[in-house]
Amino acid sequence: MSTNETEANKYLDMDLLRFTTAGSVDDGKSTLIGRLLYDSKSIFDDRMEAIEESSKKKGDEYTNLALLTDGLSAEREQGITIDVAYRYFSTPERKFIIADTPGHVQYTRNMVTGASTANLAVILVDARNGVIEQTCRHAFIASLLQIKHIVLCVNKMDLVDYSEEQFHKIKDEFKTFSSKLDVPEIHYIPISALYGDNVVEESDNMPWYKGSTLLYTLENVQVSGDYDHVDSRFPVQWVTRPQSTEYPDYRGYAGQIAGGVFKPGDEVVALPSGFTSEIKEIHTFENEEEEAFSPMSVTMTLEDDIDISRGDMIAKPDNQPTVGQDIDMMVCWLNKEPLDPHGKYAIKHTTKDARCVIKEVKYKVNINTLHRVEGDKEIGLNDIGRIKIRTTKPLFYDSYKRNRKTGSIIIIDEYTHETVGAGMIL
Ligand SMILES: Nc1nc2c(ncn2[C@@H]2O[C@H](COP(=O)(O)OP(=O)(O)OP(=O)(O)O)[C@@H](O)[C@H]2O)c(=O)[nH]1
Repeated sequence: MSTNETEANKYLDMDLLRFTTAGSVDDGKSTLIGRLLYDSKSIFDDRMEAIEESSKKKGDEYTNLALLTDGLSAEREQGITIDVAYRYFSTPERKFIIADTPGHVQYTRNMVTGASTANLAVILVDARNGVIEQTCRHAFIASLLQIKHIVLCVNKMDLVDYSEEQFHKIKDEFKTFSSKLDVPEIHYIPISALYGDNVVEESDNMPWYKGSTLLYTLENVQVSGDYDHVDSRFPVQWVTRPQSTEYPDYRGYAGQIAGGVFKPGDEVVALPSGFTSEIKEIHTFENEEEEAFSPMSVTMTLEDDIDISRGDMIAKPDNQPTVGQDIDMMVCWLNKEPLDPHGKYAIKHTTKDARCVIKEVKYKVNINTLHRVEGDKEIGLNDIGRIKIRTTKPLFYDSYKRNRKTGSIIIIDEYTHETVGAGMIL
C-alpha cells in the first residue's frame, strides 16, 4: 500500500461498510436483514416488543422478522417492499449501511439507486429455484456499478433439507455466469434467514459448510483498496464569498473530494480555465486539515484569485481528468418511456448540470448471456446498453471503472425532471 493509501485510510471511515441486498420477490431479503439485526442485537427493545405483538396478532408462530424492515404498513399489507430503504446497524467490528432494494423486475432502477454507493452486494437466491434471470441481472448491475464484492446467499436451505449437493449446484451455476463479469471477490454462503443458519451464528444443520457466516464476512471484507486514492479530483459544489469587511477578498471552494489527496501548498489547476494556483488552506466543518481525501467534504482556499465557479473542477496539473463533450458510456435505463435515440436530455455529472443529445445507440445487452442483442436497439425500462452522447458543455471525467464519482452521469428528462438513466463512462 502506498503512503497515500495508508494516509487516506485514516480519513476514510474504514469501520463502515455500505452494502445492498438484491434478490427476487420472496427470496427472503427482509427476513435476512431482520435476522442480521436481531441476532447481532442491533434492534431497540421497544421495536422488538411491537414486532412480537404484531406477529402474534397475525398468528405467526415465529416472530416475523420481515416486519422489522418492511417499512410502511400500507406496503406491508400489499406484501411487497416498494422502494429503497436505508438501514443502519453496527457491531463492535464495523458500522453498516444497508440499501434494501425490492425484488420486482420493474424495480431494477431501485437497485441501481441503492447500489451506486455500495461496497458490496448481497444477492439472495432461493435454494429451491437456484440461479434465475433476476440473479443474473442483479449480478450484472452490481458488476457494472463496480461493486467489487458479492456475497451470494443461497437462502431457504431448510426447504431443501440443508442439501450440500443443491448448494454446490447453485454455486457452480453462478460461478459459470459470473466468470464473465468484472467482480473480483465472490463469497458463497448457504443460509436459512428464517431460522438463522449461517447468518450470524454458525449452523449445526450444515456441518459440511466450512466457510464463514454472513455477518463475519460482512465484518471482514476489505474495502480500502476499492477507492481511487490516485487521481486528485475536487468538483466544486459552490463558492463562498462572505463579503465581510474583515476579509473582503475571501473565496472558499466547497465540495466533496472525489478522488486522490489534496494538501495545503499543492499546486492545483482549475478546469475549464486551466489557471493554476496553490492550495492555501483546507477546512472541514470543525478543523483546519493538513490533508484531504475522498470522500471528505471540505472548503479550500487558494493563494490566487482565479476564476472558479460551481461545476468547475480542481485537479493536479500532472494528473488531469479527460475533458470532452463526446462521451461513450453504458447506460441503465430507468424510465417507462424508452430512450429516444435522437433525443435531448438534461444531465448531471459531479456538480455540473448540462444538456446532451444522444448521438448513437451502439447496442443493447442481453442480460442473461451478456452478449449484444442483434437488431433490436430499443433501450427500455431496465435495459442496459451502450450509447454515445454529445454534451453542451465540456465535462471533466474519468472512466467509471477508475472513479465511480467522476465516471458517472445521471440522465434526466428535461420536462418531467425525472431521472431516466444512469450512465457509466467507458
Ligand atoms: N422456509 C424459509 N422461509 C423463508 C426463509 N427466508 C424467508 N422465508 C419466507 O419467505 C417469504 C418471503 O420473505 P421476505 O423476507 O418477505 O422476502 P423479500 O425478498 O424481502 O420479499 P419482498 O420484500 O417482497 O421483496 C416469507 O414468508 C418468509 O418467511 C428461509 O430461510 N426459510
